[in-house]
Amino acid sequence: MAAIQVNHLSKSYGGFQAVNDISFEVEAGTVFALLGRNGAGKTTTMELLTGFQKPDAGSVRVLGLDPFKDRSRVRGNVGIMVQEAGFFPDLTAGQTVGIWRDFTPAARPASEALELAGLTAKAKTKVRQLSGGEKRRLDLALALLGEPDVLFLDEPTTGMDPEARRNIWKVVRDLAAGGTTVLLTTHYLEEAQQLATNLAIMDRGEIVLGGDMAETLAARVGQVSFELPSVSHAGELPLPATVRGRLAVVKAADPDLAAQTLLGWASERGLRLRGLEVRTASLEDLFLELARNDEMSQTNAPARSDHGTRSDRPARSGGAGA
Ligand SMILES: Nc1ncnc2c1ncn2[C@@H]1O[C@H](COP(=O)(O)OP(=O)(O)OP(=O)(O)O)[C@@H](O)[C@H]1O
Repeated sequence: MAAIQVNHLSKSYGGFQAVNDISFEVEAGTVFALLGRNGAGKTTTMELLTGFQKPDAGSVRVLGLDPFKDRSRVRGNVGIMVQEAGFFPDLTAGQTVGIWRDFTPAARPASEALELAGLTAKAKTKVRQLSGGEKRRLDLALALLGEPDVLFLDEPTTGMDPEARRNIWKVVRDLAAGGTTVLLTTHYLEEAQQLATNLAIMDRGEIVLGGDMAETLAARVGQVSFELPSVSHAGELPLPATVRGRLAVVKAADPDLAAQTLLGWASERGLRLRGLEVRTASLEDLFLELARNDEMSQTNAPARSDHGTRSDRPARSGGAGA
């Protein structure tokens, strides 16, 4: 069953089309990544999904309800972690969660929310003294308070060190395994690849690529690179390669198999393939590819018109029950 359904959704700001006719679904208990460059429309989409904004056209359903019209019913079942947290700087992390808890129906114990977000050791630290990454974790603790069925995470690990990021990934995986539906935006492609089973890449308000993560990546080629042995030339290789200087690159749908073929060829000739690197396709490759295609298509395109200010961006609200 789809926990989130988005149908031909559009939103513009003073004539500027921030979200343009997008559609996608998120199955219950899965993690979905919304990706794209700065200004692609991810946050606006998130705001439409969480009922902070009203669509101009199209529809959104979260757990079968309209998040704008049925705001209070939807809010009881969702957790939201937005980009710009507004905390009281003189409260401790523990007090912040405690206060938020009072406004959250059926909330889990504050200590549990702090523990899940990896903030137990900072419970007595004032918000103003928390690092950027710790503030993100506090925001996550608030979003998790109401034991939400659906969790919206807008760039959840920005500012976190690699270890903290991995800890958050574990929290997200465990939640999804327990049936929570998670929609996240991120600029860390590895994060999306690690967590999400489905993705949508947005550009200029539109979804330019979407679907199953594994299938999307499987459709891309990987590559094998190595130093061409000095006694050889590209024409002798068993697979087509491009050679720059002495660096040979072989593109292949199955780069492991290509590497085996190349190593077999080299060993038959008593050669070594120095600097051999095998790379399967990654989201990063996909992004670079989309950006390159975009640059090419933009070369002759007319300039983009300017648009309104961001002044009507709604102020922060927080976790479940906000
Ligand atoms: N309230 C607003 N008023 C006018 N323009 C806005 C408003 N909110 C967003 N925009 C514009 O809409 C576009 C999409 O913004 P949005 O914040 O949704 O992008 P994003 O993909 O989340 O970007 P980022 O990765 O930088 O957070 C941007 O060009 C932005 O300047």
